[in-house]
Amino acid sequence: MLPTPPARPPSSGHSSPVDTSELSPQAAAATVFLNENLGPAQLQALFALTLAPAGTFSEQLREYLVTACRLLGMTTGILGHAEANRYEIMAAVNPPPGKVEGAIAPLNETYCNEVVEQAGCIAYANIASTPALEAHPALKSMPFQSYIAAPVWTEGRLTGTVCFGDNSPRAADFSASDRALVETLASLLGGLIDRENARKRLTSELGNLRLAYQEMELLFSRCQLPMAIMDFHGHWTRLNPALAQLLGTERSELQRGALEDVSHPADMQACQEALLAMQAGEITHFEQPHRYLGRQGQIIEVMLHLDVIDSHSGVILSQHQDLSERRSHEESLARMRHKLASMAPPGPAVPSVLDKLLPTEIFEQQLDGEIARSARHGQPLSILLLNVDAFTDFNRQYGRAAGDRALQQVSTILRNATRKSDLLSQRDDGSLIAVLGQTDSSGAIILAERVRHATAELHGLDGPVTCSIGLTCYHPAPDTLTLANRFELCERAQHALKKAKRQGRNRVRFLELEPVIPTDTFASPQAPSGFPSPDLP
Ligand SMILES: Nc1nc2c(ncn2[C@@H]2O[C@H](COP(=O)(O)OP(=O)(O)OP(=O)(O)O)[C@@H](O)[C@H]2O)c(=O)[nH]1
Repeated sequence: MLPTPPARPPSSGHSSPVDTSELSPQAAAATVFLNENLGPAQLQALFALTLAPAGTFSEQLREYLVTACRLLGMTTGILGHAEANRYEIMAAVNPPPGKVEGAIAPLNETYCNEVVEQAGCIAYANIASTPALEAHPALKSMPFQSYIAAPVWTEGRLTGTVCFGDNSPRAADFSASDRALVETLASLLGGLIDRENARKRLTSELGNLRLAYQEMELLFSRCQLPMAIMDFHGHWTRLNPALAQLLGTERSELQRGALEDVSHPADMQACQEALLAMQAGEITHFEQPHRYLGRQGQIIEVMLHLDVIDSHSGVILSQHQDLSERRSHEESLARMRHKLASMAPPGPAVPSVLDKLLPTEIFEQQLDGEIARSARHGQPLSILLLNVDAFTDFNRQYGRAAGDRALQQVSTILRNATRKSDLLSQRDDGSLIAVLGQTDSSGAIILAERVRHATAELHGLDGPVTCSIGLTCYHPAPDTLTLANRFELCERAQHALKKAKRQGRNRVRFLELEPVIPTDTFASPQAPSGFPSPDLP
């Protein structure tokens, strides 16, 4: 049983061992020449080999062997790889018959076995007169009469040998300089093999990387899920065709732009905050329901997911789950549910969507909180007031239960169009009121128009239904320290609603908020509470 090749000892046999731990790789490599037994001719020849490496790896190995054969005055040079009891020839110059590159032999039948066992240089000037070798199995397979060899270390382990042989015995013993030459050559060959192995690993890793990149590229471009790569500023660097298709725009056009260019302004604030937090390393993932504006100004609702891929260079993957289909399914499901409910015999009361709206008192309190929050963050806030057109007539014609069903459907549309965090309530006169946080006038108008359209398209009710919507928006001025008054805001929305009614119903009207009232009058006991009743023509 052969010993496992040992790890490199602290000194590799040099007469002047040098601590290379503090040296640059180049300087550390040069220490192989610091063997005081090397003569000038040997140094010059070895140094020349390392200065001008030419040809393939195998050609370089042979060049090393040829040079050493010449310097030692020997015929044969062999570099072998030793692993367990397996010895394989890696390179050979003038080898004996059968000992060519690639030939394999049991290690314990070669003289190299002694080199591996001793982990050092061995030299026999006259094999025939060396009693220790009388029974050596290599005597049969190798015609050598003289032999010198040294271990080759790669990546810190003894993994082979370099040996030189000749069919004649030497006139004198191998000198210290001969041994130094073979040891230094073994060190140089070890370095050469290490570099070649590193090159092969690098080539293979580069190949794997290229393959992974191609696979990723294919997945990205063929994936049905709309995706984009962006930086911390929301600038798109790459988009896949699915996203371009979702937005109805050319990929090349989008690639020059940013998330902000096609997003609903009301949804950008949270995105920008998330991107800043990602850049600061505070978060790695963000998601929100997000509205894109299509080429024709249509709203495209998605669930936006942002994930940091590379925080160092700022690479973010954005994925988009189209919600339009889900929304339309939800709406048709609600329609079917109501149709079924109207067909079913009367049963115990089922909690309606309206039941989920906030009671007036809580709504008012929360609206105050929303106004204060909006002022604190300098973000806009919109109020939406919706009234079903000619609802008295509808109730009269189809009955109050039919009116309830209609109101419920309209309420569902409004709930689905708003964010979960938006406040919704019903007023005494049946109008629905919503507080749209972080939403400016343009965002509120788009949303209101969508609700109005969806209401006019409701099916399965007892009669046709339309609605009118009044809007107003509070844009806090950060430098004035003033808050909007809840009463003022609702009254403004009420005026806008009246305008919509006056102008023929089934429309959306917006009125700017009058200049805001200073904070100290906000909680004034004179301020009317609740909401004014609609004073419609
Ligand atoms: N079915 C039903 N009717 C309601 C509810 N709340 C209020 N109403 C009725 O809705 C009607 C509201 O009337 P207005 O807002 O003045 O509407 P209108 O005058 O009929 O019509 P326009 O002014 O043209 O919109 C009243 O008849 C209320 O009784 C409710 O929860 N369900």
